Amino acid sequence: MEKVSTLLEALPYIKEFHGQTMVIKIGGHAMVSDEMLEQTVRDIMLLYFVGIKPVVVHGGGPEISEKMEKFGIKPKFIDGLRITDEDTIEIVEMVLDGKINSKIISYFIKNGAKAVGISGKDGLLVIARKKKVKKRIGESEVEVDLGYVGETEYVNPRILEILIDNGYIPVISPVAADLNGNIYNMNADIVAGDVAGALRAKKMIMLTDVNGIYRDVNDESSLISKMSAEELENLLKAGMLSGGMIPKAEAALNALKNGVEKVHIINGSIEHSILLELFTKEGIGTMVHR
Ligand SMILES: Nc1ncnc2c1ncn2[C@@H]1O[C@H](COP(=O)(O)OP(=O)(O)O)[C@@H](O)[C@H]1O
Ligand SMILES: CC(=O)N[C@@H](CCC(=O)OP(=O)(O)O)C(=O)O
Repeated sequence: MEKVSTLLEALPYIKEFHGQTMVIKIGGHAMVSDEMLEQTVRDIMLLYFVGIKPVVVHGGGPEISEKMEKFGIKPKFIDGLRITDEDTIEIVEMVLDGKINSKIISYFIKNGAKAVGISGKDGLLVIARKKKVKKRIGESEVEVDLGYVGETEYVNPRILEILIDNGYIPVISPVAADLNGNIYNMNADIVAGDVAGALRAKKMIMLTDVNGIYRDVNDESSLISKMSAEELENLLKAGMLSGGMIPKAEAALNALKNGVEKVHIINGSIEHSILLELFTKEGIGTMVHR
């Protein structure tokens, strides 16, 4: 009976979300096992079959780090962004485009969906430029060179619209290029936020390894279930977010500014987390609204 009532609870949401585009970002830390990743793919297919239009963006940071270490390169990050030299960009492409994107597509195929794997480069989806970062050291600000790390100059969602309108689920790897063909490593959260904004998606859902945004990162009971973009901006400015949560917050704010209605940050290692967040009254993670 409990199961039936859960199903009935989902009905009004299914009706509300019908026909809506949703961008789902699967973080590297949310890919705890191949089984969990396949489960997530199946949940996304369920969204598709009830009339939602999912667009997937994936990360893969932990796997890039693992490969770098195998090649004797020590991973280094500044504010959640990986310093990417010439050898590293090769590894990034190999892992993101070559391995993870391909693995996600194979799970979609195995479960009967039409999915197309592309990267930010394809169809000029994301035009990138080299990211310039300033770091405060004592009293002065210095520019740090992150190497082949890009930021979005422009998103052209046409290729995605063509795929979506023809019933395909696009799966995007966060590797982009500039108009000279230089390749850049992009943070997957930022790509997801910019793509969601360009598509005017209704929602962006970010799967990570924590239950959402905590007021105190060391205290799980301080999870913030619901907040406004303004509150998130204040948390960011107050230095309450660190590491990988910084690009997530920036991506959420960009998406909301560009017309996305809600951003959800949820724990991808909880079974059926997407369904629990979307189709139950309370949800399970953090929802940020405009
Ligand atoms: N206030 C906060 N609330 C929740 N997580 C936070 C916060 N500040 C920093 N974090 C960190 O952000 C991490 C999530 O980002 P990241 O590791 O990049 O995930 P992903 O690989 O899924 O993109 C968490 O594991 C946590 O350590
Ligand atoms: C510039 C930059 O940092 N790029 C990321 C790209 C992958 C990513 O974002 O993966 P997650 O979503 O798992 O963190 C990186 O090299 O790790």
